[in-house]
Amino acid sequence: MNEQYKEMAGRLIVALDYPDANQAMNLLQELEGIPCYMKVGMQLYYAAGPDFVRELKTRGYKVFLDLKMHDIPNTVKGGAESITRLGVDMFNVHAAGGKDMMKAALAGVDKALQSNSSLQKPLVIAVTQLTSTAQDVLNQEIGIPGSVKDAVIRYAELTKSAGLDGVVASAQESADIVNACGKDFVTVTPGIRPAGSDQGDQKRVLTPGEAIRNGSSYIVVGRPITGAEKPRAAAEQIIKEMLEA
Ligand SMILES: O=C(O)c1cc(=O)[nH]c(=O)n1[C@@H]1O[C@H](COP(=O)(O)O)[C@@H](O)[C@H]1O
Repeated sequence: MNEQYKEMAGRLIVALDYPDANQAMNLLQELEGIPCYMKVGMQLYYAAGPDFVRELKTRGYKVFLDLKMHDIPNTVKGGAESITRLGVDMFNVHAAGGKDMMKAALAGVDKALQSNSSLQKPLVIAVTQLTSTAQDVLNQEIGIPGSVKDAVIRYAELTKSAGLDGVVASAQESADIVNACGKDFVTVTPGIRPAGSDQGDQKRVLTPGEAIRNGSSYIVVGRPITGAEKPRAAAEQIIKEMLEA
């Protein structure tokens, strides 16, 4: 396995959206040896909890815990402290919670790190506009005027000013986020659909290659891998496309 492959595979975050640990373990087995990041979201976390996250870390995976915290600052601080104690590599909050809430997440991380020096500092990122949100929904249902891109950039700038490491957005916005916030600001981009695959509930989608060319730091892929007849082949094809981008 060459370094370039390793580096690119590490930028693929596989969403383990399963109802129980057994099914998630089956996929891990299937993808054994591919050095990708693993994402535990609400479905799996609410079913399998912190034990499953610890198991992933014991097996040496990089873990993104995607619980999208959005609450009062004090509660988010406590949540961030508990999450940091799990030893994850990345977790997220909603930028819509505002600057004080995002700063509280960082304070929670610091509190955990101070209590245990063997813990690592996770990347803390904020969700901007969900990739399932289309322009008309943003304007007419949610009532936020302007383009999705403008809303995403505003959230990204707010996130940066709060001191977080980056944002979750669509890869359609990656280049503008890098322009506005700099290349060290992390862009984590779900809504990835290889050419010809089912879009499902995602609205702002791009292919893996387009996402990498737009400057995404990481791409998040769930169903195009988990729902594939041959998940390993699907993951390898995505990494190949990323490498060729
Ligand atoms: O924070 C996320 O990971 C996230 C944010 C977002 O705006 N859109 C989004 O799809 N996600 C997550 O990314 C994954 C995408 O999965 P697929 O649509 O199956 O590829 C899911 O686990 C979502 O929860």
